[in-house]
Amino acid sequence: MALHIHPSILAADFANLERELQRIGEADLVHVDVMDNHFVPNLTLGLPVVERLAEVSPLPLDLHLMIDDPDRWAPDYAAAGAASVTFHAEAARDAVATARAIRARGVRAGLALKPASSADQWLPLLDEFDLLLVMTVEPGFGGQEFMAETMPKLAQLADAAAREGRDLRLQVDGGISPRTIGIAAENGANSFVAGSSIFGSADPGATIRELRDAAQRALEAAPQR
Ligand SMILES: O=C(CO)[C@H](O)[C@H](O)COP(=O)(O)O
Ligand SMILES: [Fe+2]
Repeated sequence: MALHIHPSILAADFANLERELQRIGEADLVHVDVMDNHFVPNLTLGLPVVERLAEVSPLPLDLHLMIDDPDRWAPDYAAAGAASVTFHAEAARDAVATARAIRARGVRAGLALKPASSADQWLPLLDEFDLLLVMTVEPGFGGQEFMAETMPKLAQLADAAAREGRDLRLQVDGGISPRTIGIAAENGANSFVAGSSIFGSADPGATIRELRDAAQRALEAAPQR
């Protein structure tokens, strides 16, 4: 699986999103954090903004839904023009049915786990998802410190995917920088979300290259799964 870098527009200038998208052309997808002020104590943007972003973005959209009742809303986000829709296991009533509804719209389905959530119950169900997101901070805000204690869960998912020969996207989100990305790559991540480290950089393109190189170096130095 190739490594993918996803700048999070949570750290972008919300008054100039179209212009901000032009600064990250070297990335693979753009990560869009949808927060409802219920599942997390923060509010960002919703369907109408996602629909417009899908129209103007040169990069495919990777949606991260931090909302209550994803069973109700995720299919609408999938229909809004995203490449992938990830919702939280802690918020879903029927995660498998929700993933199937996303896939039925031709969109990749992702399942996100908060730092304290176990992956155990999902290991037999990996086939139902295209992406597993291991949150490396408490969801809700950008600019937080990377939580290395989430790495055993990431490695557990990576080992399970390797045993099954699954080409699963394993994403990390929160506190990813040139300093921390290697640890995540060693533990099996292949999809990296970074907000403040990319949009806070004077040269986002150079930071994207730096992140990609650091992840690649760590992956090459790590033992094969
Ligand atoms: O989902 C998120 C927060 O809940 C964001 O995607 C994440 O925080 C990215 O920001 P940073 O790289 O600054 O930590
Ligand atoms: Fe996110």
